[in-house]
Amino acid sequence: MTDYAPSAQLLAKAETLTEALPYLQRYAGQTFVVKYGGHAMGAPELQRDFAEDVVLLQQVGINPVVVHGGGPQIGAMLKRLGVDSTFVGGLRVTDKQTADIAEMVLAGSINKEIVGWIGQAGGRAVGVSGKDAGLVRAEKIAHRAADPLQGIERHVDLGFVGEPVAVDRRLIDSLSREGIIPVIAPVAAGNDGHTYNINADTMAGAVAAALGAARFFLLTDVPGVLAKDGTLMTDLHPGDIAALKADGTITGGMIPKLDTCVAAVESGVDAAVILDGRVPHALLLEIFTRTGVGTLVRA
Ligand SMILES: Nc1ncnc2c1ncn2[C@@H]1O[C@H](COP(=O)(O)OP(=O)(O)O)[C@@H](O)[C@H]1O
Ligand SMILES: CC(=O)N[C@@H](CCC(=O)OP(=O)(O)O)C(=O)O
Repeated sequence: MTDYAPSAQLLAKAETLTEALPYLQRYAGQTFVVKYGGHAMGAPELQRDFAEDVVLLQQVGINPVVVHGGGPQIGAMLKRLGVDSTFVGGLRVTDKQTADIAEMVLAGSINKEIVGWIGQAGGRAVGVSGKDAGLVRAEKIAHRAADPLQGIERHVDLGFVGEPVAVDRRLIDSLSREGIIPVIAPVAAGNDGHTYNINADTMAGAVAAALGAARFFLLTDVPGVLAKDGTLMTDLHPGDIAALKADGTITGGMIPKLDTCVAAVESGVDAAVILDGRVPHALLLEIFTRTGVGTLVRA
């Protein structure tokens, strides 16, 4: 008779499964919204890992909903076409030509790429933008920014930059019921018939709030929110954010990102997590291990 000696690999796997079990039971049947940022869409291996994670979430009974960005990819296309692009407060100033190009890159190219990766990973995904089945209705954003010359806040016209004002969740519910993973591009129409370019964090936050998501993950290109000494801030409360803005700890794109997290948790999302999309399987590590890997924002 041979002794049964489980391999170290098998033991490690069993430990992982034991660790994951309570989470699997807790999250079954819940909705997780994953915002996949343009900077997080790295090497093909990372794209494959991301798609595998999303498919695995669905296989264990969670309803994953992907909302993607594509800022760097829009920038590259505008450059190729010789169109200048500027940002105000982290938002791209969007004239009609830029709106057309943004829609082409977001809803045409990136959206279908992600749908393809999920298919390769064994899942079924449908790619839509906010326009499909009236999923998201946008309104032109009223943006205020400091006028450096006069030191006062002024209204700035960003063109066709929108914010979501209504989300009709029926399309998402139908897809999730059928075992199809919705992949949403941050473009939507307004009542005025115009196409609006929407910041992907904002779009994802509005979708997470409308779906009453249990978790809202934002995959980006930093480990999470970093303190001034560079250490990772693992837990934040909405009440912490104003001070972090005031003392300059958070700047640039992290400001709208955290504002979105706060808005989402204040609208009923249990928790929002900012994660490093450059880490292989960042989503699974965050969801199914005790420590987590990013910054958790919870009310
Ligand atoms: N305290 C901070 N911790 C981490 N990142 C920060 C912080 N303050 C500003 N940032 C910036 O925020 C960026 C993430 O926001 P953004 O570029 O909009 O990401 P994405 O394109 O993934 O939505 C980081 O790359 C970093 O440059
Ligand atoms: C209005 C506005 O700024 N829209 C963004 C939409 C894409 C986006 O937000 O992509 P990331 O998440 O990769 O940054 C843009 O044009 O870049």
